[in-house]
Amino acid sequence: MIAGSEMAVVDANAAALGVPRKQLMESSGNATARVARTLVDEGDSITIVAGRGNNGGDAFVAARFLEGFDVDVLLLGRAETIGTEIARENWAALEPADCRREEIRDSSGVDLGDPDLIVDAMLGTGVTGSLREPEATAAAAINDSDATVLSVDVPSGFNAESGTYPDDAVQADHVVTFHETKPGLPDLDVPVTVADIGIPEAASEFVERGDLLRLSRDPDSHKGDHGEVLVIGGGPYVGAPALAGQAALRAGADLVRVACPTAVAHEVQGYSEDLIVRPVEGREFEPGHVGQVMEFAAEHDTLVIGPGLGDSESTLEAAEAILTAFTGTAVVDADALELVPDIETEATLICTPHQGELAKMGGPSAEDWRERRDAVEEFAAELGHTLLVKGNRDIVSDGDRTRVNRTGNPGMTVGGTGDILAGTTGALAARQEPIHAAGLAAYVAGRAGDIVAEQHGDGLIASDLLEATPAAMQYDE
Ligand SMILES: NC(=O)C1=CN([C@@H]2O[C@H](COP(=O)(O)OP(=O)(O)OC[C@H]3O[C@@H](n4cnc5c(N)ncnc54)[C@H](O)[C@@H]3O)[C@@H](O)[C@H]2O)[C@@H](O)CC1
Ligand SMILES: [K+]
Repeated sequence: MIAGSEMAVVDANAAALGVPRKQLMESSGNATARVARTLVDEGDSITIVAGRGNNGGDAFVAARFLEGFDVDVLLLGRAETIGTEIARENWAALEPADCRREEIRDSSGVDLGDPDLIVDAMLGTGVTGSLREPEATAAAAINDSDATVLSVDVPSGFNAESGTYPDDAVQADHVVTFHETKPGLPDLDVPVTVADIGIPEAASEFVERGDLLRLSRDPDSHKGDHGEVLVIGGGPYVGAPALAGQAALRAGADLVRVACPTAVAHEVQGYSEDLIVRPVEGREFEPGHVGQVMEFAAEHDTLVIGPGLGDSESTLEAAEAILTAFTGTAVVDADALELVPDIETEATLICTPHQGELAKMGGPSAEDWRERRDAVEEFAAELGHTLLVKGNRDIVSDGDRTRVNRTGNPGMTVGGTGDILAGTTGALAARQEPIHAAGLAAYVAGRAGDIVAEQHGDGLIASDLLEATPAAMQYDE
């Protein structure tokens, strides 16, 4: 089962891996024609009702594979307004095919004739809201017709995100859907054919460019909507919390505060005027600070705890108390990691260990990345938290879903890149599920490192990644 928005991610990942969408459309159209053939007899007539998106594009391809039948293609709208290049190319490719094509200008022009089969390709996963014209009139005409109705991907008007099926949507007799079934389709009382369209497994396993589509912002948002992050760190170290905080800002958080001991507060502030520093009295965190930190924490969407904390007994005791009492989402890094296996908490934790830290947590080790992937998944399930295990291939798992990231380069073994990753994860966790926040953070930090390495090679330093982070978050086709 895959929701429409997730399908868009997987499809863009397939393109990033070398299987372009036009190829997928060819497979979808072919699969549609194969199912259509099982629903008609020799010489039957078929009317294809196509919209201007890629759902329509699938049906233009299907028409090519249905030569020999009596096929009419009705396009709802003018050909110039077809929304994507690949759908337009497949419309043009109908020219030499043996079928009639017609552009329907408005709802008064909707005339389906009296076909044996209607292929409903008006709207697929791109539908928003209730049907507009001329789709609404066409859907009513399809529902009035005696023809068998084959819907492409989903019945037009059906919402592939929520599985809701409005009354005015097309009432399908059969659905051919692609790659995996969509939410709600199994509940329809009609046969659903799930067609393999050649999307490689890797498109869902690896975090790729398409995952960046998850980051698209709502244009109506306000300050604070994209996350307020509290970094809890510093004491024996100064740079680490500053790097994590700045990374959270570069990754899109609206406000980032750093809780750190007064001994380093001025220095942390000195690294960046964009950070808000919330000092606690002393040289390092200790149990007496917990109440104050919990008050700060309550005002934030996510915590990042660990960068530069050190591992003194009283600091770890404080960190343990904070993690135990917290009920929100926290990214746990560095010395705080070893606390996690023994902590009982309602908090949602995203742990970002490298393989040495994972071993200290009692986690598995394996040379082969596939073995490591499986072992990390098992360990995440055991912990009940999300793991982002850093390495040549980063493994991200919530115990149920597991992803692998391949961005990054050997120059990134330099100190501080872990703080950048933790801060980036904290920012993304304010608006994404933990598994996606962790996967995207690994991808983005690695890509930022790859951008910087082009200039600095192995001489890259962690702070270089800050400026490259926004570019690393950009989705480009
Ligand atoms: N994502 C994928 O992996 C693949 C997608 N394919 C096909 O592409 C489809 C998705 O294509 P698109 O994203 O272009 O979306 P659609 O083809 O579903 O619809 C997009 C068009 O519908 C219009 N529209 C949206 N809501 C409307 C409403 N309520 N009333 C009237 N018009 C409305 C939009 O303005 C836009 O022009 C899938 O359902 C599937 O059929 C396949 O080609 C193969 C692979
Ligand atoms: K459809």
